Order: sequence, then C-alpha cells, then structure tokens
Amino acid sequence: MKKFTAQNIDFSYTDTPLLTQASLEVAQGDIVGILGPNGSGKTTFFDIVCDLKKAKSGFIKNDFIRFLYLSQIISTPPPLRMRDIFKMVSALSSNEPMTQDKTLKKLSAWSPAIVDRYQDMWNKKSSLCSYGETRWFFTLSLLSISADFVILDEPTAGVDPEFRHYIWQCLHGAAREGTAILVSSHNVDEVINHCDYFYMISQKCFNRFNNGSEFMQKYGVKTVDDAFIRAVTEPVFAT
Ligand SMILES: Nc1ncnc2c1ncn2[C@@H]1O[C@H](COP(=O)(O)OP(=O)(O)OP(=O)(O)O)[C@@H](O)[C@H]1O
Repeated sequence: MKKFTAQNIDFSYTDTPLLTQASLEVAQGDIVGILGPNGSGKTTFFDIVCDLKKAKSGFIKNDFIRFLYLSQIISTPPPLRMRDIFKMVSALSSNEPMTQDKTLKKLSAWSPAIVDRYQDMWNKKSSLCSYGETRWFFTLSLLSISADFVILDEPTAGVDPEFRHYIWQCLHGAAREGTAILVSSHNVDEVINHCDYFYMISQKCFNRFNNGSEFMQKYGVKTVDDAFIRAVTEPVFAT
C-alpha cells in the first residue's frame, strides 16, 4: 500500500524550534487530520511535505506521485470567472486537464446535492465570490482532479455547515477511490468525526489519536474541546 511518512522532523524559523521530532504517516485511502493551536506549525508542516520549505533534519518517505495542496490563502484574479480559474488550476495541476463534465460526474457520485450549486458558481466572477464560496469551490475542484495525495489546509474555514457537510462527503468519496488525504481544521469535532485518525500538535510534537475517546482519556477530560485545551496548556500531559 502506498504511504507518505515523515519521521522526526525538526524545523525552526528562528532560534526557537517550531517543530521537534514531528512524525506522521498517511496511507492510501486514509483521511488523516491535524489539530493544533494557531501558530503551532500546521501550514509550515504542509509546506515541508510539499517541499516548499526544508526541514532542519528528519526523514520523509513518499510513495505518492501526484500531490495537490490547497493552501490557506487563495487569491484569484478578480476579472476571471471561476470556470476560467478552474481551467488554469486543472492545466497547472494535471497532465490530463479536467473538463466540467468530468468534474460534475465525480461530484455527483460523491455528493449529488452539490452539483447544481457547483455549476452556479462555475459562471460567477471570482471577485463576486465570498470567502466561503471561494474556499468550497477550490476544495471540490481540487478533489475532482485526479491526485493520489491531497493536502488541505483548513478547507472548511469560513464555510457554512451545509457546505462543510458536502466537503466531507466529497473527501470520503475521494478517499474511497484511494486518494490519501491530509487535512487541518480548527473544528475539533469535524476532525474526530470524519478522519480515520488524527494528530494533535502539542509541545511542538505530533501526538497520534485514533478517536475522540482516546483523546479525552489521555487528558482526563469529558469533552474533546477540553482535551484540546489541556493538550495545549498543560505540558505535563503531552508525551
Ligand atoms: N517566514 C517566517 N518567518 C518567521 N516566522 C514565521 C514565518 N512563517 C511563519 N512563521 C511563524 O511560524 C509559526 C507557525 O506558523 P504556521 O502558519 O505554520 O502555523 P499554523 O499552525 O498553520 O497556524 P494557524 O492555525 O493560525 O493557521 C507562527 O508563529 C508564524 O508567525
């Protein structure tokens, strides 16, 4: 089975380390979450995974060939329509450019309710799209482009509950077809409910959890939000 593995990654921007001995793995068909407080290094880690930043030390083994990365900041040329932006993204990201028909076919298999809404967005000028609309349009478009490893930095940030539901349906659809997915979010519940397992960044390391019960049990609390807070604030609990 194909797998991405990062082992003992150390990274610093300054004299103070940001990540120390961070390790993580994502296998074909898995949805793996990353939780962590603001500024804990999630985006930095994704940049290292995509070779946009170099780790100070550590080891990366990667069996995947076609990566796609949804970054946190999406800037679109204002005069272009979303369909033009889709064509640009598709041409730059894949040897086999996607057509609207192929994309709609994939989306309708994963989440039929989204197809009409996606088509409406297709013709909209990018300058007229809200933050949330741009975010879900890009997330779904990227997922429809064939890739074996997709990295999504907060795809649901600023997205309403209905479209968060559709995004997760599509993520599950892509994972069923064998895509490996690494996704960050500040919504602890959605990570726990949808990911096969997840990593919590605390004290600069990645701690792996298989489910919410394990997470709460480790920190001796009754809610997953409390577990998050304990993980971040009480070094004694982080091993
Ligand atoms: N080029 C840089 N030089 C120095 N510090 C940087 C640089 N880029 C990011 N940082 C710092 O590194 C830390 C980690 O940033 P990063 O964006 O990886 O965090 P994050 O976990 O993705 O945060 P958020 O949840 O808020 O998106 C932050 O404190 C940030 O200010």
